[in-house]
Amino acid sequence: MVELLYAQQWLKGQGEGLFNNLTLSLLFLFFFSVLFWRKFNGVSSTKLNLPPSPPKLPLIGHLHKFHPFFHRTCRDLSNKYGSIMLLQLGQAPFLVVSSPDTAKKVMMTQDTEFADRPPTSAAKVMMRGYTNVSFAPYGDYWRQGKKLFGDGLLNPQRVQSFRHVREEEAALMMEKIFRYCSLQTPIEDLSDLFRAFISKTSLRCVVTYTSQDSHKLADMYHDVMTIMGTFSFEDYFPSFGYWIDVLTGFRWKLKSKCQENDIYWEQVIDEHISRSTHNGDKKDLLDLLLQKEYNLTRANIKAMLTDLFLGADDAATTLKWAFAELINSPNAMKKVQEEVRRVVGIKSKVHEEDIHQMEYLKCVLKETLRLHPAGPTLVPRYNSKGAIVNGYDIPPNTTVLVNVWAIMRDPKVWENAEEFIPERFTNNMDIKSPDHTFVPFGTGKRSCPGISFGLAVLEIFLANLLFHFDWKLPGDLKELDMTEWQGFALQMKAPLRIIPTPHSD
Ligand code: HEM
Repeated sequence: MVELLYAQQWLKGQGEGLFNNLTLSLLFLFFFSVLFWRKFNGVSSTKLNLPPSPPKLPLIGHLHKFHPFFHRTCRDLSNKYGSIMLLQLGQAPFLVVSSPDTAKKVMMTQDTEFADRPPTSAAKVMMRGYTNVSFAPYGDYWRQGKKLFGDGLLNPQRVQSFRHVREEEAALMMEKIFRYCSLQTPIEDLSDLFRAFISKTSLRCVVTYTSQDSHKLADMYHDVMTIMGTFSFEDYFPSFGYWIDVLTGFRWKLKSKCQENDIYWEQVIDEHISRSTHNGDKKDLLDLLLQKEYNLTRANIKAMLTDLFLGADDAATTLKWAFAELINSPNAMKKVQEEVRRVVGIKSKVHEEDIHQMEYLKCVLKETLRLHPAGPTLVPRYNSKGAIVNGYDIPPNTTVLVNVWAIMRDPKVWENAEEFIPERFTNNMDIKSPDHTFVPFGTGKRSCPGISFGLAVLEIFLANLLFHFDWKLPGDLKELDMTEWQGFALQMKAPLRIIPTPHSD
C-alpha cells in the first residue's frame, strides 16, 4: 500500500486536474491488478537471457520507483543496474538504454528491428490512429510521410526558401518586445512570445496563406504537448487501464483537445482549397499533402500537420532553455552578445547570412540541446518482434527508451558535465556525433527530420534577441529557476520573467 501511495504522489504530478478521482482509480487499479496478476506474471521468462532489472513489486512492477522525471529515475537506476536495463511498468516492458555504444546499436546498427513506435492512447487519438509521421508504424505510409515532409518543408533547400518568413517574423517579435520596453515592467513570460512567433513562422511555411489565428495554434499545441505527456493508465495496464482513464477524465480531455485541433485544421484546409482555386500562390506543403496521388484522407493530413507543430513547440522550448542558460551565465551572455553585435555591425537587424559567422551562438545552442534535449529519452522506439542486444534477449513489444539526457550528461564523457559551457563545442562537433555521445535529435531511420528547419528558426530568433536588447532579471533576483517540467517535451517550469532594455551603440 505504501507503494501505491508513492505511485499516487507520482501520478498527481503528471497531470494537474486529471486525477480528482485518483483514489477511486487506484482502488480499481488494485482490484483489476489482482485479477490480472497471475495472467501477466505467469509467463515464464526463465529461458530468456533478459537484461538486468531492479527488484520489482507485484502488480505495478517498477512504477513505484518513478519520480516525476523519467529520464532522471532511469539514469539513477542505470547507474546501478547497467546501461541496458529492463523495467516493467505496470504490464508493459520497457528497455532503457543509457550508453553511447548501445544507443548506436538500437538506433543505427539494429535500426530496422527498433524502428517502430509503441502504441500509446494519447498518440492514437491525437494522431488519428497513428497516421502522422512520428508515431506511424515503420513501413510504406511512414516512408511516404517523411518524404513529403522533406520535399515540402524540411529539406535544406526548402528551409532556405523560407528565409524571408523567418526574418520577417523575428523582426515582428522584436517590434513587440520594443513596445514592452517603453512600459518599464518585466515581460511576464518571454517564452509565450517564443511559442507564438515560432508557431506563426512554421504555419506560414506550411501554408502560404491562412487567416487563422497563429497565437491560438501556439496555445493549442502547448496543451497538446501537455496531454501527450500525461500519465495514461491504458499505456501501462492495457487490459483494463482504458476504464480508469475514463474515470479520471483523461479520455474526455484527450478527445476535447483532439476536437479543438480538428476544427482548427479543418478551417485552414477549407480556406486553403477555396483560395487556391482562385489564385496562383506558390505550392506549399499543404498543397502537396492534398495531392490525390498520395491518397491521404483529411484525418491523415490533420495528423501530419499536428506532427509539425509538435516540432515547432520543441524549438520554442529549446529557445527558452537557451535564453535562460545565458541569463544565468553572464560571461557566456557577454561573449555571445559581443559576437552577434560584432558580426552584424552597423546594420539595423540580423540577416541570416550573418549567422554563418556566429560560431559561438551555434555553440550556445548545441550546449543547450546537450543539457536540455526536448526529448530526453527521444520519442520511444518499439520492437514488434523479439531481438538480441549485447547478448540479451529483448522480448517482442518492448518500448525502448534511449536516455540521451543521461548520455549527454555522463561525467565519463563530458568534463564538468552539469555545467553550461558552450566552449566545449568549438571543435565544430556535428549535431549528431558519430560516437553517439551527442544525439539530441536521435539518429537512424526515426531521427528528427526537422533539424535544419528547427536550427534555422532558433538561430535567427536568438541572434535578434541578443542583438537588439540587454536583459536583466526583475528585483534582486540573481538567477532563473531551472527546475524541469515534463510534458511530452522536457520544459522549463518557471516563466521567463525578464526586463528588456534596447541596446544602443
Ligand atoms: C529544437 C527543435 C527540435 C528538437 C529538439 C527535436 C527533437 C526530436 C527528437 C528527439 C525526435 C525523435 C528522434 C528519434 O526517435 O530518434 C524527433 C522526431 C521528429 N521530429 Fe523533431 N525536433 C525538433 C524540431 C522539429 C521540427 C521543427 C519538426 C518539423 C517541423 C520536427 C519533426 C519531427 C518529426 C516528424 C519526427 C518523427 C520522425 C520519425 O518518427 O521518423 N522536429 N524530433
